Amino acid sequence: MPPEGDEQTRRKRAAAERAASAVQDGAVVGLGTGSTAECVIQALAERVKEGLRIVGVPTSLRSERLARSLGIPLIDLQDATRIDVTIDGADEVAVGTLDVLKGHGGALLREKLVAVASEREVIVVDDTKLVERLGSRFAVPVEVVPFGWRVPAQALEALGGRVALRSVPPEGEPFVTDNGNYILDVDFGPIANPAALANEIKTITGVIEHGLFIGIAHEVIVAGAQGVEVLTRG
Ligand SMILES: O=C(CO)[C@H](O)[C@H](O)COP(=O)(O)O
Repeated sequence: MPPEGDEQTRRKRAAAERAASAVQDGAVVGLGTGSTAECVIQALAERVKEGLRIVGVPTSLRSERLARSLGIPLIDLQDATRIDVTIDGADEVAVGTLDVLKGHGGALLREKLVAVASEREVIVVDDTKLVERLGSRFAVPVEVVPFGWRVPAQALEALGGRVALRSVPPEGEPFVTDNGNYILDVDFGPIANPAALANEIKTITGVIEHGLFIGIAHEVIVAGAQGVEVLTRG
């Protein structure tokens, strides 16, 4: 991906601030992962300093560290009796359906667990993330157990994907998630039926979760040149 310009960063911040401004006093808030979600955490922290009372449920160790450093009270997912809203970023959003591709930050498992436990899942993006079909620009991240990872990799290739084990430069050792797993980035090209593919991926032994979020997002806040627009799933 080309380096991000100032304008893209400004748009991410605009979408993040819109989402954070709608959070109600007393809310339990899922805190997403990635650069846009970090803008949300910063905006929420500003509101907390001004007196907003919220409790955050982080979706990664990275977001947990940031939120804690900024003074947002936190609770673990297993201790949360409800999550009113989760605000998270995305790698791609399908404009027609609001299905979402996530996980290039490597946090897809915790992100999906928190998302499905939430009353509302709000996705914040700049308009470069909008696509006609998921898979157009990004591979599908698939979290797998490290033991025998080539077994699910072969099954994903049999589904038509080109598989790459995610690695960490410069040495190239495998990237390890917060849950101690590996990520396979699987390039299917533009996906005609993401719901069907999502179901097929879930049946593969060794797969823990994948980055296709089908029917999960309630609202997508998009910032573009013309300002901020809110898309809702009908
Ligand atoms: O899914 C994610 C992390 O697992 C991120 O939300 C996604 O990669 C978008 O990141 P960014 O806001 O930095 O573009």
